[in-house]
Amino acid sequence: MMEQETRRLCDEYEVLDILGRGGFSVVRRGIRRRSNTHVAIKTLRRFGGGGGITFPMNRNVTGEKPRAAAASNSNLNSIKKGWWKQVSVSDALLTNEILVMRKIVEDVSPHENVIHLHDVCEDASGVHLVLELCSGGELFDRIVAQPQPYSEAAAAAVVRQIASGLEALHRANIVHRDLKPENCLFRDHTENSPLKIMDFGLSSLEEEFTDPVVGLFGSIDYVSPEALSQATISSKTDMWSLGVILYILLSGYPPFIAQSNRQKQLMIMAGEFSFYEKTWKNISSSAKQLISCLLTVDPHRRPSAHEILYHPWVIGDSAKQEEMDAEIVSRLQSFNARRKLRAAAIASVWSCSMLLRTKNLKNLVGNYDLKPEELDILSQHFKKICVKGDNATLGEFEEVLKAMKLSSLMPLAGRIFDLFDNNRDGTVDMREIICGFSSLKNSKGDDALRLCFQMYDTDRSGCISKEEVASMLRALPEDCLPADITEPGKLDEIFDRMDANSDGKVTFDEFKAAMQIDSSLRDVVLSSLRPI
Ligand SMILES: Nc1ncnc2c1ncn2[C@@H]1O[C@H](COP(=O)(O)OP(=O)(O)OP(=O)(O)O)[C@@H](O)[C@H]1O
Ligand SMILES: [Ca+2]
Ligand SMILES: [Ca+2]
Ligand SMILES: [Ca+2]
Repeated sequence: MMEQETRRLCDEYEVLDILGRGGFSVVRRGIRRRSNTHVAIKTLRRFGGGGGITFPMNRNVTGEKPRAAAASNSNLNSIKKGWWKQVSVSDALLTNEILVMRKIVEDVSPHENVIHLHDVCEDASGVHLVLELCSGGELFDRIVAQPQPYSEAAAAAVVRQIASGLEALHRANIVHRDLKPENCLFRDHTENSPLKIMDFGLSSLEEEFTDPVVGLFGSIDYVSPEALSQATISSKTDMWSLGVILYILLSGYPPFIAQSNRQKQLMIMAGEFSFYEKTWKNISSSAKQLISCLLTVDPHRRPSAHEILYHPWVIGDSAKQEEMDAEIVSRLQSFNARRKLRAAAIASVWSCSMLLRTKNLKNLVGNYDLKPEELDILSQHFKKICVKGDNATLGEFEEVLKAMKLSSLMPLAGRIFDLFDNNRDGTVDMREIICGFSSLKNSKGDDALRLCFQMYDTDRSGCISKEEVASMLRALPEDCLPADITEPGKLDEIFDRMDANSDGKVTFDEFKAAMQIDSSLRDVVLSSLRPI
């Protein structure tokens, strides 16, 4: 019986190159053989033992017939009931994403601004979500790369699209809960391409509030006060995140900036932000008024997606058409580059985006080959450090290094620490430390170089492309870089020196060889590991 239902992904889809990686997934380009349609295939990996849940293949979930998935409803319900208890955290997340995507197919699709699910397949390597392909890049990437001038009107068009997607999701009782710029992709490269909300891994179906995973993931920049204080999550939670995105869109920096994560949390919970005169003086008051509404601590007083679709700034009436200060775009550019650098570091060691508080460290590092003793040590340090706050200082980080018998890396501790201290607040999230470890653990002798290489190789293709070098260099603090780096041709020169066989790609061997013979190159490249 299962035989009949189990289709192999490869039978129906040609699986091509990697489009991106997330904490729990690999996303590849694919072509559906029968129709020659291009798709994105998001493979969610199963961790360890799992709870033995299998997903019945839904042969009919196709883009053409959005309601076809309804047939599997009874099955969804049986999965829902008590599934949380039976499965590991990661399996639960995986189940969740599929449940939410199916609900989207049933109740939301097709919608211009919400990603569409075509199909689901499962095999030994995990569950494959066959998604609408979005090849137009992430929200901020496009804005900073755009040759045409950037204006409030352009930002308003972005907000309109996100709000429109949210409105449809919220109507279907779906709360995204992880809304951030990297989860908004343009469908294609055309000028009028729609922007799509994607990545429903943390989303919830609003009627169910039992909520095991709250706010433990990624950056807290976009997380609402109610999520931080573990109060009730509602559709208004997404509206807060939209407020944060809008603030960044118009200033190039996030509304809540603090010396530590803890402090940032407090600021968010108090709704403590301001419009610094210098940056905001030229921004229309209507935009500021909208941001203030969205960043209201009391969710009941926050506007809904439906409401803001009628806001004069959002519809474009009061959004200025003139080009914004160049400074805003350049700040957005470096904000974006930093975020990517950090994401690359995290993705390069694959998944630690989870859980400080679930105690299930084994699940978290299950795939990293850490010995039981090592896990023990880590977990002790976790407890110690996490008691007083979420982040570790350099001193604590060094202690952990020692405890992990990685003392040989002590001279590098500062650099490694710095690498993970993305917001330069002198502390590092423990998740990031784990990422750092596994990366170091897996790379023996060439630690620093390998780490560097991985950081450049953002798509994990095993090779570095020129764009990857460029985006990495852009992410570095200016004073780490040679003065002539911005000169025309300099980047090509650096790249060509590494690409020994001139095939346009740099492999790790080429990378290493280049570093060994060329010390000035080593300086540039290793600057990514150098504390400022
Ligand atoms: N439909 C798509 N079309 C094109 N690229 C995609 C698509 N879906 C995902 N990607 C790429 O893959 C990356 C990872 O996808 P996604 O964010 O869904 O994964 P994730 O494992 O849930 O990640 P996260 O760690 O953010 O939770 C994205 O940042 C994006 O670059
Ligand atoms: Ca994502
Ligand atoms: Ca996700
Ligand atoms: Ca090469």
